[in-house]
Amino acid sequence: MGSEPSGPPTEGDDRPVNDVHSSSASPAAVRDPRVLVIFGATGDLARRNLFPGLFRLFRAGLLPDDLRIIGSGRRARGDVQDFRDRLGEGVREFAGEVYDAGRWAEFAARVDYVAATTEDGSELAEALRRARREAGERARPLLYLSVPPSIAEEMVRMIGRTGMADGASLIMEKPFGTDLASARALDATIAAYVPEERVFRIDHFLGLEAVRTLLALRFGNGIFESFWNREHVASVVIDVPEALGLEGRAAFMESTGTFRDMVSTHLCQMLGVAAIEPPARLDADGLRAQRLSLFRALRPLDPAETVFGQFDGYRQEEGVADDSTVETFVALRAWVDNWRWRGVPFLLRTGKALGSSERLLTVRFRAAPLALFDGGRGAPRADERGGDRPDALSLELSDRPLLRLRLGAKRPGAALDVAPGDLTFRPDEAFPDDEPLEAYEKLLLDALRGDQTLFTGAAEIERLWEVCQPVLDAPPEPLPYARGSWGPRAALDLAAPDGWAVPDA
Ligand SMILES: NC(=O)C1=CN([C@@H]2O[C@H](COP(=O)(O)OP(=O)(O)OC[C@H]3O[C@@H](n4cnc5c(N)ncnc54)[C@H](OP(=O)(O)O)[C@@H]3O)[C@@H](O)[C@H]2O)C=CC1
Ligand SMILES: O=C1O[C@H](COP(=O)(O)O)[C@@H](O)[C@H](O)[C@H]1O
Repeated sequence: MGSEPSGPPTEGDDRPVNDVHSSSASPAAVRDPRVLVIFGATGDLARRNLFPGLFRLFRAGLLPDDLRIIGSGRRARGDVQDFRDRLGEGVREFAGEVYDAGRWAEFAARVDYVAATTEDGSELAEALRRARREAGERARPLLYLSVPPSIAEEMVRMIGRTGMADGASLIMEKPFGTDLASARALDATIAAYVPEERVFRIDHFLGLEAVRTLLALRFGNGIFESFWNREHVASVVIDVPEALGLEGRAAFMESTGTFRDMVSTHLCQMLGVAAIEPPARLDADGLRAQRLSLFRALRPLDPAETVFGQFDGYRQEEGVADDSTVETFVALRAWVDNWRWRGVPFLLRTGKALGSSERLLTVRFRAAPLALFDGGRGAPRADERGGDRPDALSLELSDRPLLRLRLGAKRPGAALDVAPGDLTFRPDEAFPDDEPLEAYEKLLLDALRGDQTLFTGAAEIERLWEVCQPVLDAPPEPLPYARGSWGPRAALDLAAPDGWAVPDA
């Protein structure tokens, strides 16, 4: 996937550096030198995902030999060795399977730490200039903004002001702004310093192995497209309950809420992958154009078809306002007004402190016109246990996805009884010699390679905010729900008659 400019970049060549050269390690390995600056390097995401992802790439021989990494947070943090040690603990915890003290020390030697704030980035800018001089002409910087959305635009201005953006590529973490107006302002500020072809808006769900599995399923086979439409599909369910609560992120939740954090980003992007038209080519231009076209057909969300919830005890959490109306749960029905999908509900659900952590994309097909088998289709279900309906194709949205086609199957024996039965496929079991990449690992590698295929463009983001704006303007009152439940009753009703996909029966 992805288009790769041919030939090495030359001096003055302004396109993104294509760093992909064949190597003994892997054809995907990045070989040209780079300087990677991570803003927010002392934060949760950097500890749990970014440094573990970079270390996995390093262990797999997929990073340039002379890659330098400068981590940055707003405060000075002791000496650089303290910073490396803290990162090492995170890597041990979150990438334990590849951790090795010797290799970590080798990797950590490339990592530096320099503080910077939105007001003052001079020391960091100097460190970057030095690193670029030492690394040579080709060492174009890649700047990763892993900071709260509230300061993202100011940070981009600082990067522009100090010259750090010169010749750089920029990775931006989600959410991209907090509504349409702020997203437009952010995009305009970015455009002043970094051309769009060097901007990588990251939504890590798009980096999941499952996304490429779905693309392969839909566009690598002849059979699926023939029934991937309103004639045959009854509904599409994107169900992403999370068992975890706030995990120390109260400030983030209070300022962002689950609708902006998860729905306007990850869940809408998953809807996009499930529903897009086949592109002419599987490259960045082809896929991004199709996603934009799909989002243009996505009907603005209706607050009357949206349920907000807040888990019991949320207001007692440290850092949460006593009278907070922030939603920790969202369920909604969305509609795509185009020829393929008109009239098919897309059911989206996510929330914190729910019964389990799962991520399931389920396509439910229309029932056979005549129910010949008693136990086969069974009665339509309006309760929370929706997962065992036959005629459903489901995909775990993970890096080791399970693909399952649930059928009405004949039970062995004399009687002609039918019960739900599964045809399953696990790519990592079918291809045991191949190692899937973790989502951030894949996206970091692609950004280093200059491949925007799995990153979202400004126009897509702005259209998604347009779609979300009615709910932002008139948010539903959050309904209480018990921890460990499946959300408020109203959300269960929203998915009637077939229910949500999780929990599975
Ligand atoms: N955590 C997660 O699971 C995920 C997070 N994301 C996204 O990643 C981004 C970062 O999230 P997360 O790591 O959780 O956030 P954290 O609050 O844990 O970390 C924020 C980071 O930003 C730095 N920072 C905050 N304010 C400033 C400032 N004014 N100037 C300079 N640096 C500043 C902090 O530095 P210091 O430590 O010095 O205060 C810290 O390094 C967000 O956009 C979030 O949406 C995306 C996917 C998952
Ligand atoms: O972006 C986010 O994603 C996580 C869920 O993704 P995971 O890969 O970390 O499981 C979510 O918990 C978090 O609130 C959100 O900011």
